[in-house]
Parts: sequence; structure tokens; C-alpha cells
Amino acid sequence: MGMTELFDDAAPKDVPAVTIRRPDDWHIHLRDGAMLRAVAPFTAAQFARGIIMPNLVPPVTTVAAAAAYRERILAAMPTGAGFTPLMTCYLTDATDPDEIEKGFAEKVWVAAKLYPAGATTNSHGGVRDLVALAPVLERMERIGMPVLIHGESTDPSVDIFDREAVFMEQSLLPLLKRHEGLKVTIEHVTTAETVEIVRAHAPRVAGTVTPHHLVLNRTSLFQGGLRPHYYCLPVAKRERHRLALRAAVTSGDACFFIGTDTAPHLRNAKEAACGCAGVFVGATALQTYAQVFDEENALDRFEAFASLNGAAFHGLAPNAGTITLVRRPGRALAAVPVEDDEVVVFRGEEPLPWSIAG
Ligand SMILES: NC(=O)N[C@@H](CC(=O)O)C(=O)O
Ligand SMILES: [Zn+2]
Ligand SMILES: [Zn+2]
Repeated sequence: MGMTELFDDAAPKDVPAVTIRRPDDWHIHLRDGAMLRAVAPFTAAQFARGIIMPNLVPPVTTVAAAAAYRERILAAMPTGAGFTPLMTCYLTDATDPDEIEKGFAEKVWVAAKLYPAGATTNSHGGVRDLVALAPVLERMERIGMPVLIHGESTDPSVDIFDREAVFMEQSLLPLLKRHEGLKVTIEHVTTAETVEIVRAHAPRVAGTVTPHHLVLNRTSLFQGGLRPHYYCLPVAKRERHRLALRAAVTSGDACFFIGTDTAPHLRNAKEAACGCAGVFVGATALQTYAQVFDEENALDRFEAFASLNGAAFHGLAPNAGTITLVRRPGRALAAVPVEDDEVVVFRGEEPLPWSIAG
């Protein structure tokens, strides 16, 4: 896999290791252009398939745009990467149900992404009126196409740490009631209450959990000073929520699976007076997840979360081939150069207890 430098190649043979089917990442931002070319190899080194987010500028709203973006992604992958990008459509107030169905039937996209307008990075073109989206969601329900939701309230008067909870109560639960057969992924779950909502509506509802939300809480954002590289949306919550997320992913429950939300931004845009939201976890995701499962004594459940549950939810077979992670200290890299700037790697400066073997 080559992306992690091992400190000690002569580690004893009995070093703890876990071998799993090649995993999938159900939530990836690969961006475009120079950024795409810079970050794509990291995702391909960790994952066999992945759902590609459509929040480009302009967003991916048509079958033609998604097909063209898929080609640019494949062209940016290293030779022999064997990575399959699974595309998505960005929903807006103007989305045509026929276009949705066409892209799904032609196997250009596998799901649609619902950003409440203004909730996060490049979401201003998203959906303003969830009730008015009914014809689109009804069509998706009929054809078995999942909707992937960034679940945060966009009401500026709602406290930022409550935006997920408010969205779930005011928007998500009524939506689930209006569309009783619709498949829904609640992406980047950050609260204990959302974990329970996912469970209560499984198996047609699933939840993804990022590596960073398993190791950071809201205090981490201010540890010794302001940490712009830990800032993402939804923002990390209190410690009790982090512990609930760790319990959820290691429970073995089929409704939870990987969605790293790897979201690269240039250092200049992160370390700014108004720094943008998103953490680049593409190079250290599996190492971080493996560490969490090890710390929770749940390595036997790692494969379900990483490689089986998401595929089953999306009606796909698990990948062929395996990947092995070892409890051997390693280090990723501090940053990835992109033109005259760089992207800071999550945990890139730290020694990581787990490494990808290879
Ligand atoms: N997670 C983030 O903080 N940012 C993501 C968008 C998103 O997934 O909300 C991005 O595109 O940068
Ligand atoms: Zn999001
Ligand atoms: Zn995202």
C-alpha cells in the first residue's frame, strides 16, 4: 500500500494484525483538477470503492456532469489502483425526478445527496424546501435509490452544537414518515441521539461515522489553542457523543459503516480568519479506525463496519481481496503538496499505533 512508513520493519511476528476484505468508503470528497490528482491516490490506497460527493463548483446535478466527473476521477487514479468511484447527484429545489431515474438506470450514479441549502461547504445550491422535494424522493423510493443526507439545521439562530439534533427532530423524522420506504443514509453521525434514530429505523436507514469523530470531541478543537484542521461540519460534539459513536461502530450492527468524509482544503483556506470546514482523513482513515476498534477490543467486528455493512446496504457484493492492518507504529505524511500550497493530513504529524501492512 506504500502510503505509511513503518518505523520498525523488524517487528516481532506476533504483532497484532487484522486482515479484512478490501473496505469501501461511502463518503468521499475528491474535488477536481490539481486537488483531485493530489488526493486520489490516498483514497485508492485504502479503499476499493467509494461514494463520491457531488459538491463541486458548480455542483454535479446532471447525468452528463456525473459521467464526465467519473472519467476525470479514473484518469487521476494511479495505474492499477483498482478503485471504483460510485457517483452521486446533488439535489436542488429544481431537481427533475426523470433525470434522477435516468442516471440511476444508466448506472452513472448510485445515490443522491441532500444538502440543506447553506449547511456546509459548497451547499448553497442545495435544497431549501424538503417538503417540496417529495416528487424526487417518491421516485427514489420507487426505484430503490438511497438519499444521503447532511443532517444539520440551517437556521442561523440554532446553536452550532445543536444543529444536527434540531435537523433530526424537525426535518429528518418527518421526512422518514412521509417516505416510509425510502432508503436513507444519515452521513457523518455525530450524536448519541442520532445513533439511536439510525438504529430505530434500520435497515432502511443507515449511518456513516468518520474517523475524526471517533477520536475528537469538541474540546479537541481548542486543545492548547485553536485547531483549524480539526474543524469540520457537523462539528465534533461533547465526549459522551464520541463515546456513543465508538460504541455504535464497534457494536457490529449492520446499520453503521465507514464514511470518512475525507474533505481536503488548502492550508491557506483552513488557516484563515474564517477557516473553512473539512478534514483531510484520506491518508489516515483505516489506521485511525483500526486503532479505535483495537482500543474497544472489537477488532473482530472491524470487517463488518469497514467492508460488509455498507456494501449490503447498497446492494453490492463485498470486494474481492484483502487488506491487512498491523499494530506497529508508523507515520503517514504531514501534508500533501497541491500546486503552490498543500493539504494538511489528519494526524499526519503523530506517530500512529496502527499501520497498513504492505
Ligand atoms: N465535512 C465538512 O466539513 N466539509 C465537507 C462537506 C460536508 O461533508 O459537509 C466539504 O466538502 O469540505
Ligand atoms: Zn456533510
Ligand atoms: Zn462530506
